[in-house]
Amino acid sequence: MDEQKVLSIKGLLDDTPEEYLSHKEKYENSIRKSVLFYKTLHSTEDENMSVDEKTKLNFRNIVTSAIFKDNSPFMLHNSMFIPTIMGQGTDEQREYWMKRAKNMEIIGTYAQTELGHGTFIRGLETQATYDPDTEEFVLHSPVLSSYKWWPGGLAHTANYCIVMARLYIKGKSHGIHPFMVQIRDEETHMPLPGIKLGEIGAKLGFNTVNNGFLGFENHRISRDRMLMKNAQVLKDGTFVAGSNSKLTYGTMVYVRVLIVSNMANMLAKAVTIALRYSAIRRQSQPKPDEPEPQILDYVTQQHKLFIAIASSHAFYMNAMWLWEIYYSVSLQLASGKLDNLPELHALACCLKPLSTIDATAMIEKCRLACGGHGYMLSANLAQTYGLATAAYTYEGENTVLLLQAARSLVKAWVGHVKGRPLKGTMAYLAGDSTVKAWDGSIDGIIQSFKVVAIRKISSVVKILQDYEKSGLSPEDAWNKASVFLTAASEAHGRAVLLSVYKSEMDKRAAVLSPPLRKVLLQLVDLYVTYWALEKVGDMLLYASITDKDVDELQRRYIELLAAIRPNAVGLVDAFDFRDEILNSTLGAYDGRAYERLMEEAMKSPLNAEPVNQTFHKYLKPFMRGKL
Ligand SMILES: CCCCCCCCCCCCCCCCCCCCCC(=O)SCCNC(=O)CCNC(=O)[C@H](O)C(C)(C)COP(=O)(O)OP(=O)(O)OC[C@H]1O[C@@H](n2cnc3c(N)ncnc32)[C@H](O)[C@@H]1OP(=O)(O)O
Ligand SMILES: Cc1cc2nc3c(=O)[nH]c(=O)nc-3n(C[C@H](O)[C@H](O)[C@H](O)COP(=O)(O)OP(=O)(O)OC[C@H]3O[C@@H](n4cnc5c(N)ncnc54)[C@H](O)[C@@H]3O)c2cc1C
Repeated sequence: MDEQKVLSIKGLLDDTPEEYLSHKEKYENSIRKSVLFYKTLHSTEDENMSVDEKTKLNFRNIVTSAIFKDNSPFMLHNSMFIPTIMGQGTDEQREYWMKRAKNMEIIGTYAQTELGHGTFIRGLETQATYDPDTEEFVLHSPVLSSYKWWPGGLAHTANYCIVMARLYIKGKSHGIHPFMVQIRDEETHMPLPGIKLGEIGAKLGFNTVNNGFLGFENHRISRDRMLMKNAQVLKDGTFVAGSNSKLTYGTMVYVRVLIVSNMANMLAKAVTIALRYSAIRRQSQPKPDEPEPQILDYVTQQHKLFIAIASSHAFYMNAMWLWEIYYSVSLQLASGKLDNLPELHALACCLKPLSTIDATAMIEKCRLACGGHGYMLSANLAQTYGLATAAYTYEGENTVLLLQAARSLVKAWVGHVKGRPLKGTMAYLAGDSTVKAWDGSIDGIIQSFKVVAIRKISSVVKILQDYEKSGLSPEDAWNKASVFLTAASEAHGRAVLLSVYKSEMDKRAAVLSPPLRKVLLQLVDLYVTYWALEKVGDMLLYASITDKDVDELQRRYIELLAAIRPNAVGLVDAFDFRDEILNSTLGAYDGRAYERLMEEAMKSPLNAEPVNQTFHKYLKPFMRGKL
C-alpha cells in the first residue's frame, strides 16, 4: 500500500489548523480535500488494494484520519450508501446504481434517523405512498418530527440518498423500506422541488461531515426507486413481503461489525500519542538525588495506558473474527439461509457497544494521562474522543443494543431450560455454572467470566419471570429488569471478547518468534487480569475467588505492568502510524513534543500581531476609566 503516495499529494494536509477556520470554511476545506483524496485513494485502491475488502476498509479508514481530523462529508457515501445499494438492491438496481456511485457520478448518504425517532425504526414517520395510476411513490414528511435529521453529507454534499420510509399501499402500512431518492439537481445542485434541505449545526465532533436535515412535500419518485431485493411492490400495487423483514436492517449490522475494528484503530492512535508523550515527559523527583523520571515509569501511568494497548489488540482480533462470521452469514443469506442471522445480530449488538464504551473511556484516559498538554486540540486526543464517543450513539445507541442482545440471551436461556440446544457463541451457556476451584490461569479466569455470564443471565430471567408471575405485563417486567438485562449482555460480551482474544492469539502464536510471542501473550494476560480485577465483585460473587486470590491477582497485575514496560514504546511503534496520521504535537515519532507545541502555538491567528486591535478599542479606554 503506497501510503507515501497518498500523503505526498499536495494540499491534502492542512497548513492552517482546522480549528482556526470558521464552520463554513471547515466544510469547504473538507470538500476540497475529499475530492483530492478520493482521486488519490481510488488509484491506490485499484493498483494495490484489491486483495481483501476488510484490509482495504481498514487502510482507507486509517489514512482518512490523517486528512480529516473530524471526518469527511463523503463518509456516509462509502460506509452506508454503497453498502445499502449492494445489500438491498436487485441485480438490476445494483448494476445501475453501483456504477454511478463507485465512479462518484453521484454522491449519496443513508437517511434513516428523524427528529422524532432514531432508535425506534418502526416509529419512523416519513411516508412513501404508492400511486398505482402513475406507478410512483409519493414521499412526504407529515410532521416536523418526521424530518430526516443527522445523515452525514446530507446537507450540501449529497445529491442522492437512500431514504428509509414507511410504505403505504391503498391506505395500508407495509413497514419501513429503502428508497433511492434524488434530492438535488445533477447540474445546478439546487434542491429538487418538494425537498427541504439544510445542515443541523455545530456538534461535539463530526463538524466536517455535513450532517443534514431533509423534509419532503409530496415528492414523487418512480416505482423502480424502491430498493427491492427483499420486499417488492408490483406495478398494480401488490406488496410482496421479503423472507424476513429484518433484512432491511442489514446495512446497520454491517456497520456495527466495522465499528469494532474502527475502535481498535482509534484506541491504537490515542495510546500511541499518550505513550510516546509519557516517554519524553519528566515530572517530579521521587528520589532526591536522581533526575526526574519519565512519567511512564509511574506505575499508575502504566495502569492508564497499557490496558489501552491490550484492548486495541483485543478489539482487532475480535473484529476480524466477527468479520469472518459476518461474511459467512452474508453468503448464507444470499442462498436464502437465515438461521445464523439472529446470532450475528446478537453478537454485533454486544461487541459494538462494548468496544465503543471501552474505547471511549480509554481514549479519554489517554487524554487525561497527558496532563495539561492533553487538553490542547493539537494533541489530537480531544477530537479522537469526539469521534469515538459518537459511535456510542450512532448505529444503534449502546443501551438499546445491549437490550437487543439481552433479548436473544433471554430467549436462548429459556429455550435451554426447556431442553432446546444452544448454538454458536451461546453454546457455553449450557456449560457448568457451578463454582470451580480458582486456579488463576488465563483459561480459568475466562471460564469464570463465562460462569458470571451464565449466572447473570439466569438470574435476570428469574427476575423477569417473577415479575410476570406477579401480574406485570412482559413489557413492564422487561423495563423493570432492564438494568440487569444490560448487565447480563455486558457479561456475555466480556466473555466473548476475552475468549476470542485469547483463542485468536493462540492461533497466531505458533507463527510468531518466541520473543514476540512472549510479549503479545503478556498483553493477553494483562487484559484478562485487568478485567478480573475490574470485575472483582462479580468474581467474588460468582466464581470461587478468595481474598488471597485477589491479592495474588493484584501482584500479578503489577508484575505484568513491569514486564511490559521495556517494550511499551515498541508496542505502540508497532501500530505503525505515520506522524501525519497521528496528527499530534505530543505523539510524533521523534518525541519533539515541546518544539511542536510551540510551533503550533505560533499558528494561532492571535500570534500574527503583537498588539490586538481590541486593546485600543476596549482595553485601554476601559483601564483609563473612559468606557
Ligand atoms: C474521501 C473518502 C472518505 C473515506 C471514508 C472512509 C470510510 C471507511 C469505512 C470504514 C469505517 C467504519 C466506521 C463506520 C463509520 C460509519 C459512520 C456511520 C454514521 C452513523 C450512521 C447511523 O447511525 S444510521 C442509523 C442507525 N440507526 C440505528 O442503528 C437504529 C437502532 N435501532 C434498531 O436497530 C432497531 O430499531 C432495533 C433496536 C434493533 C429494534 O428493532 P425492531 O423494533 O424492529 O425489532 P424488535 O426489537 O421488535 O425485534 C424483533 C426481532 O427482530 C430481530 N432483529 C432486530 N434487528 C435485527 C437485525 N438488524 N438483524 C436481524 N434481526 C434483527 C430481533 O432480534 C427480534 O428477534 P426475535 O423476535 O426473534 O426476538
Ligand atoms: C455523529 C452522528 C452521526 C449520525 N449519522 C447518521 C446517519 O448518517 N444517518 C442516520 O440515519 N442517522 C445518523 N445518526 C443518528 C443515530 O443513528 C441515532 O442518533 C441513534 O440511532 C440513537 O437514536 P436517538 O438519537 O433516537 O436516541 P434515543 O433513542 O432518543 O436515545 C436517548 C436515550 O433513550 C434511551 N432509550 C431509547 N429507547 C430505549 C429503549 N427501548 N429502552 C431503553 N432505553 C431507551 C437510550 O438508551 C438513550 O439513553 C447519527 C448520530 C450521530 C450522533
